[in-house]
Amino acid sequence: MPLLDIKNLTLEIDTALGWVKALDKINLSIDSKEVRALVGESGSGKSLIVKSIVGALPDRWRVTADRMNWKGRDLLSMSDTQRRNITRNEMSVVLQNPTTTLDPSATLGEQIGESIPDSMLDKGWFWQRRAQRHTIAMQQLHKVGIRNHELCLSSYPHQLPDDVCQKFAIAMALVSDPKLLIADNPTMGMETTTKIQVLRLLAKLNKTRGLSILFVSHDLLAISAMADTMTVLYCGQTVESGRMSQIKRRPLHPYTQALLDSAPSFRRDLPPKAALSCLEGTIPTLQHLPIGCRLGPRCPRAQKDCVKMPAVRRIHDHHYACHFPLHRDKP
Ligand SMILES: Nc1ncnc2c1ncn2[C@@H]1O[C@H](COP(=O)(O)OP(=O)(O)OP(=O)(O)O)[C@@H](O)[C@H]1O
Repeated sequence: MPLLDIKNLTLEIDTALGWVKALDKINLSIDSKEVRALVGESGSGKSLIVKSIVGALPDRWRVTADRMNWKGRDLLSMSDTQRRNITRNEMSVVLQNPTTTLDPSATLGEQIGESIPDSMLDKGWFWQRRAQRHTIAMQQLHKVGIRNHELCLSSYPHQLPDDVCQKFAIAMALVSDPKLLIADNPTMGMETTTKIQVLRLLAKLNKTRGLSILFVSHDLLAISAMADTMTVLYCGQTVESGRMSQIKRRPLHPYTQALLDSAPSFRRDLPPKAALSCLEGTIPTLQHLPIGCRLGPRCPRAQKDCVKMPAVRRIHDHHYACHFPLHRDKP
């Protein structure tokens, strides 16, 4: 049984022009020990999926799904308390901007201390438990590569550089020993050496502790090094998903092909200083969604049938939603 199993997740949000489907029939599953990449250009709905999973959406928005299970339990029918317990103890989230997730009015020591569950502490007097919290926090900071733990724990978020705050946010997310880490662009804005350090740390946690990771990122090179599987989103719809190696070798959806072509590291045949290819146009706003396949107006393979929504088709564990997929033309 997958840890997280989502089938046909739809999210409707109210805009000035009425209700729009920001997420349309999203499928996503994560097994134990799996690293799944979630990719798509800006505005494709990655963060909305993350927020739907952790239940951090405004109450007035409509979330429906045929299935949205955590370890076989339906997340959508749970009470707020049950859901909070899961997001506190079993899955953790690291968002792309640490300054928005950390409390500006508390020191980092206070913040990580609060996120250490009581179950991790031995019984004892309050000062003994305080010392234990400090030791656990210190060990956690060392694991993510923060050496000067005293300075870090006594500082407020604005007193430290962003990359240290981001490493701290990762340490805090891992302190409850979660089964699933949802990392939403965790290395955005980091310099290369720090980025490599964080990616290595996540890969190590996956290998040694069996941590499952939903890795949301624009960084295809990092993704291809880390992920076992990949889900590609376009404009709130799942366009392709499957094993990373398979999709990299033989993408079936034109959008996936365009994403891979736009990353220099995936183009072995690219001459020096050659222009990178990219799709014409931009992702439509939610208020002006095309009917049928949402990629239609930008798709180099679009034909008349694309005004109808393509069904999800499957070849073994490779899923795609396209009327005219690549590599599938009949001779
Ligand atoms: N609170 C909101 N109110 C209205 N529309 C929203 C809201 N949050 C997101 N959206 C819209 O939903 C769509 C998906 O947004 P989302 O933030 O999930 O994209 P994303 O793929 O995570 O982008 P990025 O990679 O830039 O973070 C966008 O069109 C965005 O404008």
